[in-house]
Amino acid sequence: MIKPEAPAPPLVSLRNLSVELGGRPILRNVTADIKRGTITALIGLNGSGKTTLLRALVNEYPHKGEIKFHCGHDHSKPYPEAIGYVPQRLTLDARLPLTVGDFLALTLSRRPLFFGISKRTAAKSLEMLKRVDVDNCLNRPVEGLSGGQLQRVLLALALEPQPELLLLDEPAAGIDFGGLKKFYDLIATINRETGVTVLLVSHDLNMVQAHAHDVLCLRGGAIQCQGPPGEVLTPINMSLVFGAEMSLFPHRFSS
Ligand SMILES: Nc1ncnc2c1ncn2[C@@H]1O[C@H](COP(=O)(O)OP(=O)(O)OP(=O)(O)O)[C@@H](O)[C@H]1O
Repeated sequence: MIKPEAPAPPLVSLRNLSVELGGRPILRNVTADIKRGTITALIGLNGSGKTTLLRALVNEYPHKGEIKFHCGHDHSKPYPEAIGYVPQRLTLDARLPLTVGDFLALTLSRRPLFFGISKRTAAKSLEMLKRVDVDNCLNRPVEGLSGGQLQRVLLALALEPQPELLLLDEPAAGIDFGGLKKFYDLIATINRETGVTVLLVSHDLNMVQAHAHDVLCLRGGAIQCQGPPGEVLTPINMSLVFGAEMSLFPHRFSS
């Protein structure tokens, strides 16, 4: 008899997680497990609390309830080092003549740029960019990058050092369909090759269906439903989450 596969243990468990901002409840008693080594998609309407959940995980927002990491990682530190985070938006001053190489070097070497970039740092930056397929952008101004290229540069940064948990907040917003599929394929490859656990916010339900192992649906700051995409992304659930009739293409992209 074939034994059913044991479910992956949680890397992070959330128990009755609540967050208030400006005196308003934003997350309400969120209880969920983010399974180790999987891709979990966080979906919901604008304003349902997705970004707030990611920010609570990186200690940017005070919370009630429990966020427990099962990887020996100390979540009480101001910025948890086991987490890589790609935010929804990055606003850079267009007057700063910063190249991608400078941008990575500033983060990697933690010393003023006027000391110059060491050969070691330059080599490391190039290696990081190759991993996400934008090494041709090393000497380009950050401000001149396309949305897709910038997201890959931010992903390269989030993967250094190798995190236990990768948080991606709408990583493909503003990327065209071809770029979108490539980006999700890249995330799937990184997840498979490194075993990093991924929690990503997405509005693209077809990509979620194709690539996520689990889905968490937020509505009004509370979990509406959760589980594998095949069970969760049903027309009934989606109308409860989004308040509109939705239909999905029943396909899985190869990655
Ligand atoms: N710093 C803040 N102070 C007060 N309210 C906030 C703050 N940040 C977010 N909010 C509110 O919290 C709610 C949830 O915001 P959040 O950004 O988490 O939603 P979201 O699901 O990520 O939305 P979107 O899909 O538009 O990115 C919104 O009503 C927002 O206005």
